[in-house]
Amino acid sequence: MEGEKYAKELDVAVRVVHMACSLCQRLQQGIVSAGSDLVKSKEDDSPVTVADWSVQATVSWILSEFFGSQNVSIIAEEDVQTLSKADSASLVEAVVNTVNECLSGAPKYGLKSPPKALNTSQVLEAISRCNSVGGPKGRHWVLDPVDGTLGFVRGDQYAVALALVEDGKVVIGVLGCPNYPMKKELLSYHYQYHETMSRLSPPSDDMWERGCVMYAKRGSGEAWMQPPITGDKKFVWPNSARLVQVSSIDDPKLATCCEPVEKANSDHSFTAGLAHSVGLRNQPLRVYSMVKYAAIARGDAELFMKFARTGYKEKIWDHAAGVVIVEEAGGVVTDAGGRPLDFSKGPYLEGLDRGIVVCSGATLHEKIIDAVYASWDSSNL
Ligand SMILES: Nc1ncnc2c1ncn2[C@@H]1O[C@H](COP(=O)(O)OS(=O)(=O)O)[C@@H](OP(=O)(O)O)[C@H]1O
Ligand SMILES: [Mg+2]
Ligand SMILES: [Mg+2]
Ligand SMILES: [Mg+2]
Repeated sequence: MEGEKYAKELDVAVRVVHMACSLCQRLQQGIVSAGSDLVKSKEDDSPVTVADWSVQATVSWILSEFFGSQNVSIIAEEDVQTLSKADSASLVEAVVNTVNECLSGAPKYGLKSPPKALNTSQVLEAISRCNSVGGPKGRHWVLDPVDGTLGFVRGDQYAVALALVEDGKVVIGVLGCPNYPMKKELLSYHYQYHETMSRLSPPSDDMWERGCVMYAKRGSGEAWMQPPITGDKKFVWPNSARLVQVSSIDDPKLATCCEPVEKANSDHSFTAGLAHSVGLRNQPLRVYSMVKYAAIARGDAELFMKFARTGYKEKIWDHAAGVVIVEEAGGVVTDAGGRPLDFSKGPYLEGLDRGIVVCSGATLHEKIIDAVYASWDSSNL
């Protein structure tokens, strides 16, 4: 039955992303306050933490158990390079403990725990198994265990992103956004909490009910959002899922544009010029991670633009889950030439024309693409 296609895959993906969000939420405060021991720098100087490796190991283990490790191909961001260094013993220990703690809670999410705790080599194997190269044929899971690691270590927004790509097309997307409340109005309360965090006692479970998990299946015309699982609650499908939709605003004067926080990740002056030329008036909303895609899918903003410096190759795990969720919620996602993103060429979005444009609707999208053509020659990219 066509309607049932990918039902099992979506079910497992949603459950494991909930599990991963809870793992990250438990670690984030400790990492923000204790800092450097649990945070490392990769060769490109970007941060990676115990949470990134632990989520990758957990998701890899659950998917491999559920579908059989022979049948599962996973492309994910992290590898075991840093963990294999001679001075990494305590880091590896922290990852192994975190993974086992998380997996022992699997039944709460309706998933199976391992019969006994995983040993170090099993955890490292689960991480390194996610080294598939993807491609145009077959099924490939695409995982960003923590997207916006910089936001995560700063106590701010981040996302857990899991997608399934089949024959080069994203067919399922799940985005866990542990600090992005179901109700947008609660967002400022969350920031006030972070600003004063050092002076406040640890938050209650209720306090952390301010994240969400979003998901969509290609072709369903529906995108959904659920509250996170907190306290003693168990995951019971559909876990209060509600439909989300993009904003109906198509007047640029009323639209809000999201963009990366880091200037190094997107040319802020180029996008400011574009925004100005199409008549946007609102201040850009700078937020870490794929929460930007979540914001568009939920109707909290109308536009997201990312123009990385020339030579930077966008990775598929930074976009796959967000793209299908935004599209099924009614939005449009293309490169700056107006073409869909190509998930069929391995770990990178090969052939991407300049940047990424995500819009709540076709009218706004057309204006932005026209403005890119008009302003590109005069830009300094
Ligand atoms: N130089 C450069 N240019 C463009 N993009 C880069 C660059 N460096 C990193 N990245 C990738 O961007 C991911 C974070 O993107 P964001 O849009 O969330 O940026 S920001 O954190 O808000 O500044 C981030 O994902 P994570 O590593 O998962 O955090 C990176 O994959
Ligand atoms: Mg990322
Ligand atoms: Mg990441
Ligand atoms: Mg990273």
